[in-house]
Amino acid sequence: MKNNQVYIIDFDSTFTQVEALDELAKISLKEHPRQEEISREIEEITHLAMRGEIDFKESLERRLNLVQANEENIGELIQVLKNKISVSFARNAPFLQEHAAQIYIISNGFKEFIVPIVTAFGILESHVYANTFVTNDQKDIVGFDESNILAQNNGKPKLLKTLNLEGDIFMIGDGYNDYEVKAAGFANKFYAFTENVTRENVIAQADHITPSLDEFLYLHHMNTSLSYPKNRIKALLLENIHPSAQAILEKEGYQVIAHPGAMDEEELKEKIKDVSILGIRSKTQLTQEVLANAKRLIAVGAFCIGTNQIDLEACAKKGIPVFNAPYSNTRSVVELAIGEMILLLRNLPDKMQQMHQGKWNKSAAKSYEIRGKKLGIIGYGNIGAQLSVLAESLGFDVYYYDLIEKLPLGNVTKCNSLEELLQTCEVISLHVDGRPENKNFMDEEQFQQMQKGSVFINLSRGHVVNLDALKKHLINGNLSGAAIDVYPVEPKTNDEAFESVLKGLPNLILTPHIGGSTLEAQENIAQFVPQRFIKYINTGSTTNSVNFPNLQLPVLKNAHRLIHIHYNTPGILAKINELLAKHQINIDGQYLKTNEQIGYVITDVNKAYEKTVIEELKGLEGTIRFRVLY
Ligand SMILES: NC(=O)c1ccc[n+]([C@@H]2O[C@H](COP(=O)([O-])OP(=O)(O)OC[C@H]3O[C@@H](n4cnc5c(N)ncnc54)[C@H](O)[C@@H]3O)[C@@H](O)[C@H]2O)c1
Ligand SMILES: O=C(O)CC[C@@H](O)C(=O)O
Repeated sequence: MKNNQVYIIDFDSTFTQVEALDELAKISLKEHPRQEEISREIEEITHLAMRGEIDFKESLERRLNLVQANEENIGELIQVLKNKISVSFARNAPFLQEHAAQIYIISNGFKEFIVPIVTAFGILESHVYANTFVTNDQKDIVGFDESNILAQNNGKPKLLKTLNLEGDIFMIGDGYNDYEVKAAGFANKFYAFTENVTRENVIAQADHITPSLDEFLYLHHMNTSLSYPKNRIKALLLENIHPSAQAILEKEGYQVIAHPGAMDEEELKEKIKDVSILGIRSKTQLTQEVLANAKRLIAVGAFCIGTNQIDLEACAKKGIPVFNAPYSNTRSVVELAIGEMILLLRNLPDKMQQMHQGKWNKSAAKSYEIRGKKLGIIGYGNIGAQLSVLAESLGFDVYYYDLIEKLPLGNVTKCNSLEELLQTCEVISLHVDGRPENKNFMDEEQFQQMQKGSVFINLSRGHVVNLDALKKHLINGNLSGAAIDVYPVEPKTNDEAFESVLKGLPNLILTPHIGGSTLEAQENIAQFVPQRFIKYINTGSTTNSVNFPNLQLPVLKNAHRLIHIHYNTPGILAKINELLAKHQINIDGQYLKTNEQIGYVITDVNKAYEKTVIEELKGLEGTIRFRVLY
């Protein structure tokens, strides 16, 4: 509590999200045939005045003239304003209540609607300075009290002069007239409030730009509703992630920078320094070296399925959960695989190329139906299993092989070895994950085991196939065709050339890692991953994290949530609880989960606790990261 501080807060577009006179016009002109046109005119006059481009008094006169309101409209306006309290003001209601004696609302708006709104937050009526309406016998609003100092040009500084306030005076507002208070020497600092509206000439004059009240409170160590202002959370999205992700994160209040391509290690090492959230797809390598520079990183999102491009263990050891979108593009991959099987069995890649060269080759040679053919799926995970269901419905006789025991769907037949599957099936589709041990999983020996004339599809990861071996078997005719979507080395952006030993081979479909690249899938992913970030940041929930113990947590109510991430060594939970007991802190709820590397403990405690507890918890041996949610 800083007793020597005084907080002067503007009302329109600061305390509330809107300009009240604009809202009043919408009510009073509801039935007017030119309602929209007049409303636009009123808004434009408001902006001109707020930017300091016309006299305030003139703007007030002109607007009231246009509004044509009656006293009876005020009640409705108050209801509208109640629902338009600025989000960060509503969130920080306890601050307003606790510091009421130090808060003044100084506005060029009107007391008739300001007082009922702000006093509901505990603000004193005697601390509200604003204009008042003048009405006629029919209760029409015909003007304003011109003797009120706030009705004059430069009214706010003039009023402050008469108030003679003492202490450090902080002015928070969105308009040029709020800055004028500081310019006239009646406030120590001017905070340009940009949660609802940003005016370039106003922010140019600000001591601090505060995108929310949280930011102001954080700067003054008075934050009570959010541990960290959201506007300070910077997200970097690489690799052309669908724009919905940016929109969702911005709506949550984060700063977002989107970049179309991947970044190499050196560039990312530099760019990651002030990033809290990183979103990537399959090209960006998130290595230990990059992570060493990621001092502010809170969470990572793979906006795809595969996470082999990320050093998951290094992230866990730094207390950074990694999320992915495990099902969002599954269907897209399956559809492409099926399409490619049909094309390859009809020898279409060659036939299509011949047509472009003017060659008419009407023949059934090397063309087959898929019906009744044996399809072998390697890796019966999400994609493999869904492929088996669709392929079976098209008439394939489906076999699968997986390292671990899986539920066979439909009439699919399990193979007990890779060799058995390769020898049995004439279409082989690879859907293993990209773990390092799978490097060159399909090599010379495996291609030799395949039936003569069979086809091979890889839509999983590039390094799992030895491309020299594949090339050899395509050239010697052991394989009659193949479709490859992923490569050991892939261009970082669409501007880089594609190089591969496979270029120019017969009956070979080459695609640029687009198995999951449908608009539906990319949009699904862009909806899914940001929600994981938001849940993690707001509640600590780690559902769908691929390197963190998965904890789904209830929303925090009237408590503090202590989030402790530690190395998985025995006894830490006991030490946390001993510490809390020593400080007589009541535990409302506790959740713990561990994996091989780390332990994740969430403790909800009742509101009151001494700050020293936090320091002691942070100091516990084995602690990786600690944060508090209010
Ligand atoms: N081309 C694309 O655009 C695209 C799109 C999405 C996913 N993918 C890739 O597709 C692959 C499969 O995705 P998913 O969602 O089905 O993954 P998943 O984790 O659900 O399934 C992978 C399966 O492979 C099995 N497996 C791993 N190594 C194996 C081995 N050596 N032998 C036998 N089985 C093995 C696992 O046990 C698991 O069942 C992943 O590599 C993913 O990165 C590519
Ligand atoms: O979109 C990407 O870059 C990767 C797509 C795919 O390989 C995945 O892992 O989901």
